[in-house]
Amino acid sequence: MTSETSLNGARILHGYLGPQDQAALVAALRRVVAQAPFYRPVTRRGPMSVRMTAAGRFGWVADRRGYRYEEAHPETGQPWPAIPQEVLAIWNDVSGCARAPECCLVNLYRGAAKMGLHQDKDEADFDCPVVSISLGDEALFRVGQVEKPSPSGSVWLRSGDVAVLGGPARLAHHGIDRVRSGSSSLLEGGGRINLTLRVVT
Ligand SMILES: O=C(O)CCC(=O)C(=O)O
Ligand SMILES: [Fe+2]
Repeated sequence: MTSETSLNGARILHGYLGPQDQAALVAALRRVVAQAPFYRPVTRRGPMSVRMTAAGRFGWVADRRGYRYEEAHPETGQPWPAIPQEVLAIWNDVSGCARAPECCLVNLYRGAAKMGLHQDKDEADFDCPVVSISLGDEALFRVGQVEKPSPSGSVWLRSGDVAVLGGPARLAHHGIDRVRSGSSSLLEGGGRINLTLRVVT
């Protein structure tokens, strides 16, 4: 059963995906990762704690030169695989946006991986929301303001939850404080996968 809460303008759809839908998504992601393996972005500030890959026309890539969208995987040089139908169906249901997502970023959190407070603002268009799907271990999601990181609040995202950052909250600061390791057995090898869908151009 889905129940909806909101946190500084972010909509959280708790329990959006049931166990079967989550398993189908994991199977689809296995095919994505077979074509576009996870890599560890290394920025000027050092290696990121999450591993990343992507599907869609663009992947969001971070390296020592900065952050940007790229049409090829930074290690294989291959174009990104297509966004799975199951993922597009979620976007169509919750985004309220007529355009299709151009990037499905796939973040893998294992061990102490986390993500600092940031804004998703490397896109050319902010009319469509950012839609974020959680799979696997529970994560403490922090959402602050648009103009500044605080005041902020946090909510636990569980496997199958979907978060939507749209409208006035499209540019809200957000991040992952920590992941509760071992809280889900959905993913082989454990951890958490987050899918972040965005219109880029
Ligand atoms: O892992 C999450 O839930 C958030 C990921 C995120 O904010 C991003 O990739 O920009
Ligand atoms: Fe983000």
